[in-house]
Amino acid sequence: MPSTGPGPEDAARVLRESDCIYDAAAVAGALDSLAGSITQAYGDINPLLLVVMTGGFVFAGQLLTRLNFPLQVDYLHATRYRSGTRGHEVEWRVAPKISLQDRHVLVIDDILDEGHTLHAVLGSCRDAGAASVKTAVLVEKLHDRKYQGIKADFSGLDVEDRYVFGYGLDYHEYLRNAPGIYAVPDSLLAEDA
Ligand SMILES: O=P(O)(O)OC[C@H]1O[C@H](OP(=O)(O)OP(=O)(O)O)[C@H](O)[C@@H]1O
Ligand SMILES: Nc1nc2[nH]cnc2c(=O)[nH]1
Repeated sequence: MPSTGPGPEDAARVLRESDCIYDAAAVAGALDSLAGSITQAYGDINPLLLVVMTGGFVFAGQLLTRLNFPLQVDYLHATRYRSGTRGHEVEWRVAPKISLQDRHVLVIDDILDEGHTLHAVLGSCRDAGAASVKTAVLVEKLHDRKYQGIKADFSGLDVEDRYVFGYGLDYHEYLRNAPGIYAVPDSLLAEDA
């Protein structure tokens, strides 16, 4: 029988043993600040916000209620980590339904790590005829492995080079609902290998 990976007890242990890097108040402060910058840039140009599922949905939901101007929202599903903690090639699952032609597109994702996912999404938005494409991420991971030096246009919180979860970010599909950004100890990640 194929392995089903970590279960709910493992997720509960990971939550107990992980370090809370940003609590809910810190994340709310970052969301307020991001919303201000995004409003300045997009308040008058009727943007299309494209949420990268699955991880982007909590960030998008909490950001959207802070944006008080006309905008449309669609989503796409691309995954590189599947259900695990190690990256593979980007796999496309669902494309946006609203036309991107001549639209100002803001791609919303939970994290910029090595950047392969956002790079692939940006390329496909440009190919689809977007007038402009920018990116907003809740979390940016600090290291020197960024694909082609990619940077986010709007970024909320920096994290060190550790596997993180919470606010949409998963640990084996669990813990997306954790109300903070948490880093998994390397000793627990080693058990994933
Ligand atoms: O910068 P990268 O190294 O490409 O990693 C970032 C991507 O990884 C995560 O997605 P994942 O593939 O885990 O799918 P998920 O959103 O369903 O969790 C996250 O949501 C980003 O989209
Ligand atoms: N949950 C989660 N997904 C990621 N995708 C790329 N990096 C990460 C990370 O640190 N945590």
